[in-house]
Amino acid sequence: MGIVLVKLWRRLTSKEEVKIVLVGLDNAGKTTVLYKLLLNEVVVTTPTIGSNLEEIVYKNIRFLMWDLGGQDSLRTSWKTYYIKTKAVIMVVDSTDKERLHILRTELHTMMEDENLKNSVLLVFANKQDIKGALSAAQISEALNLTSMRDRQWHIQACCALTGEGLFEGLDWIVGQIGNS
Ligand SMILES: Nc1nc2c(ncn2[C@@H]2O[C@H](COP(=O)(O)OP(=O)(O)OP(=O)(O)O)[C@@H](O)[C@H]2O)c(=O)[nH]1
Ligand SMILES: [Mg+2]
Repeated sequence: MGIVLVKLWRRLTSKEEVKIVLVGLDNAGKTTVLYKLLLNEVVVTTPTIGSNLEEIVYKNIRFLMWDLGGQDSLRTSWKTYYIKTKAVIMVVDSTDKERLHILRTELHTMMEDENLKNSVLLVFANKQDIKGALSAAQISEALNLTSMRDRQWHIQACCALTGEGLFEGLDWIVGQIGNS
């Protein structure tokens, strides 16, 4: 009984650690999303070379957020970050229509990785403030998300500059973790 209570107490008081990787093509807004969530500020970014790592505590969960550089030459190194990843956040520039087919290939290739077998996928349809941005439904279709039947996924329209939609997306991940 004592041990059960100690375990319960530990579970209630210790902050769970959840590893997340943020991926997407260069200029999608990954770093902007990360720092908006962390600081509620729009930071001036430069293209990420390598990665940024930040810890965001939200709803008693410690999210370890790995923000990976999205340039073509950097994408081959994404897989070195996958181990123990609970959630993948793919950030999409919803105005970058010409490169959606590249992103679709990147997404479906990464989802075949053994280390991401049990990860959930959140897609941020970012830059919704820009006129002519594709809707979340259009992005979902272009990325063929419905073909992923063995994975929990969700798409969320957002704007990293105002923060609209970002915590809704994180809430979806919190719900998924609670269910696992
Ligand atoms: N209008 C608009 N611009 C955005 C939004 N999110 C990000 N940006 C801009 O998009 C540009 C690229 O943002 P980053 O966050 O550096 O993009 P990234 O995905 O980290 O790029 P890499 O590090 O090269 O992979 C910056 O000028 C941001 O200010 C958004 O929601 N709306
Ligand atoms: Mg970046």
